[in-house]
Amino acid sequence: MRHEDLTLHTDKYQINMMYAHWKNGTQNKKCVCEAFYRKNPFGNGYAVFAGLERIVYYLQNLRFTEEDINYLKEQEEQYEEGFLQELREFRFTGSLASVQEGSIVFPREPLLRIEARIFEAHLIETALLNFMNYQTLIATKAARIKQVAPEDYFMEFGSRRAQEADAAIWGARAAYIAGFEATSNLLAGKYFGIPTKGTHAHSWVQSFETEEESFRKFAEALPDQSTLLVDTYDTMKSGIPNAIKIGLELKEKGKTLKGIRLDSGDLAYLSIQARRMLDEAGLTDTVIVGSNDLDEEVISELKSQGATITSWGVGTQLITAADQPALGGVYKLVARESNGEYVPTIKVSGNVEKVTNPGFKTVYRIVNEDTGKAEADYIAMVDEALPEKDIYLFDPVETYKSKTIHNYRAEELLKPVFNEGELVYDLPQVDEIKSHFRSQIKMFWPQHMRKLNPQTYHVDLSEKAWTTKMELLKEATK
Ligand SMILES: Nc1ncnc2c1ncn2[C@@H]1O[C@H](COP(=O)(O)OP(=O)(O)OP(=O)(O)O)[C@@H](O)[C@H]1O
Ligand SMILES: O=P(O)(O)OC[C@H]1O[C@H](OP(=O)(O)OP(=O)(O)O)[C@H](O)[C@@H]1O
Ligand SMILES: O=C(O)c1cccnc1
Repeated sequence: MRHEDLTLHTDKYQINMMYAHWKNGTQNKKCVCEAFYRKNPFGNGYAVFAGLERIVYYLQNLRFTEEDINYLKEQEEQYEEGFLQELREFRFTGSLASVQEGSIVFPREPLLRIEARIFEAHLIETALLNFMNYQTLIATKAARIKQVAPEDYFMEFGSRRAQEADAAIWGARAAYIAGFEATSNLLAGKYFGIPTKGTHAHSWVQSFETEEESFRKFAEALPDQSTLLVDTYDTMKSGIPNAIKIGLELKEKGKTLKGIRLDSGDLAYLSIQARRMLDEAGLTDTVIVGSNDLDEEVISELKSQGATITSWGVGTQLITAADQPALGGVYKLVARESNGEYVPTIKVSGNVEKVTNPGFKTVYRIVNEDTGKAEADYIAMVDEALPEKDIYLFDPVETYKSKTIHNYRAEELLKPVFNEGELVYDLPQVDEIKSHFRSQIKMFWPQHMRKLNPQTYHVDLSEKAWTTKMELLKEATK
């Protein structure tokens, strides 16, 4: 895969902070930053983490080229030559721990943790959030869509409506991770090994004298691979009957009409009629594909109306996450080096939800061994040992809400990816990520997974992490 130069894919304030640290002689001080989001998108109960693969490529390829340096020289800030020289030597030498792609994740828990020179930690914030926020958003939307028809086949059709090429390609990958089976985008297929699928457009039908001729020619070219689009003129009167005619001709030659595609009108009514007509003609193996501005709400509604569509092409609503086009993931400094030690740092807010969780932390999934289900996620300091037997969990805001899990195991969600600049993580193939997603979904009670008004899954702080936060909060607001 091509990795373009993304080093200047950052907000100017990052470079300005780097410059000011360099002027101050503090650029090599280390810090710890965390990326997390505060609110689940789409009213969902969880998100599906994605974006790590691109983050890895980005960090591996961070270099300021002479062209980048020359561009920086032109800026009104008039950065000094010594700083630009420092940028010429810039490499990512920090450590990154991350949640695995395809993992189910929740608000306020660290998804990425960076330990690096403050110089590096600043530069990478913008790109890391950009990749994580978009891909996690699309993976989450895909999971919601798949959830309404888990037995059906889902194809990602969004490239023409995506916010440009990167979004189409990485969005196709995110959709595949979290429930889609294929994409129409061949470049995404080639890069990531995702299965690709395609039917034909209305333009194919329009380019012939008659619909029937267009169907016949298409079926002759792709005898076992034809899905015929039946709504160019009149779905009931010509599209379906013509497709059946061609299906029967194929059958005589020992071939199968793979499918018909409905792309307008009442998809429930039309698919019920089409299924009946196809079955009556003996074309029981021909599947019905549905498309036309679909999302989880429309598909769920169509299912409840008895639609016989078993294969769905979903574009615009998925790839643009139309009902919530951004995930508000943030990147916060949680500890800074002082006299060779890490000191926890806090960001205070009038809104209790927005007060950051200070300190060099990690996050565990607490799984009840009696049920095999995840009970809560648990944020603790990295140097903190978890209790051997019973773990006490309490809500960090409403602390009287608590429970103890007696027979538990703790799975650390943050895995080492870079260690002092060196990649220590084998990037999994996209199919491994997809099966990781499937196994993750099974670990949660359905009440947290439902798409409407799900029950909140708890993300708790260890007593030590909570006390650290309270002490810093008291100090900061004194
Ligand atoms: N039975 C149904 N119940 C609910 N929504 C449906 C149903 N059938 C189709 N839809 C959805 O309704 C939306 C609009 O469809 P509508 O029939 O108004 O326009 P259209 O068929 O695209 O029109 P056109 O013929 O101009 O293309 C689409 O998102 C479509 O998927
Ligand atoms: O509706 P979406 O979920 O975004 O799915 C993709 C849409 O793109 C195509 O339409 P378009 O009108 O672009 O071309 P066409 O002539 O092939 O129908 C296709 O027919 C779908 O309707
Ligand atoms: O293959 C298709 O039917 C297709 C692909 C992209 C967009 N709309 C339809």
